Amino acid sequence: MADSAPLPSGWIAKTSKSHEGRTYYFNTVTGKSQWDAPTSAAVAPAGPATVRASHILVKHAGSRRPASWRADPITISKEEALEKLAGIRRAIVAGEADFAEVASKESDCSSARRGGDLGEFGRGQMQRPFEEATYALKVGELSGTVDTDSGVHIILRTA
Ligand SMILES: O=C(N[C@H](Cc1nc2ccccc2[nH]1)C(=O)O)c1cc2ccccc2s1
Repeated sequence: MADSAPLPSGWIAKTSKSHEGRTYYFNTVTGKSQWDAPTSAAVAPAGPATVRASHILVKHAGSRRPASWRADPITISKEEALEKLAGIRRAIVAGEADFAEVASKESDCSSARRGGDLGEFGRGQMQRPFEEATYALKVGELSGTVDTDSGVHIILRTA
């Protein structure tokens, strides 16, 4: 009989007390349980415990809180916000604008006063699309536009 394949790291096999001793699988990192044996593809790369990033947020009428230190209320459409952010990103990539300087003037997040710096954060602290985009960046890399309930962002991973 072939040995069952070793489980991806973080997973253990357990015996269910409530289902006639059926084997289930428990992830000791995420706390997730499942009946099917996890495959290595199922284990998302955890990456570093914390990352650090700065961002520029452009809010729009559909933002969760359409107001900021810059404007109250914020009435531009999401399309207009994306156009504004694309222009900002082009200027930064072309070396015509400094990220922190632009963030301090244009970002609708209160982190604008810190040049967009959010400090360090780990998984589970920021809205998921923002977290995933940041963890996918290399240190020093600038993201494309990232959509969250707060608005549209570009993210610079700094650590
Ligand atoms: O959630 C914040 N600010 C919101 C806007 C916002 N929404 C975000 C969603 C993901 C990452 C950063 C985000 N900033 C606001 O001002 O309406 C934060 C501000 C600051 C300031 C310093 C450090 C962390 C944070 S997180």
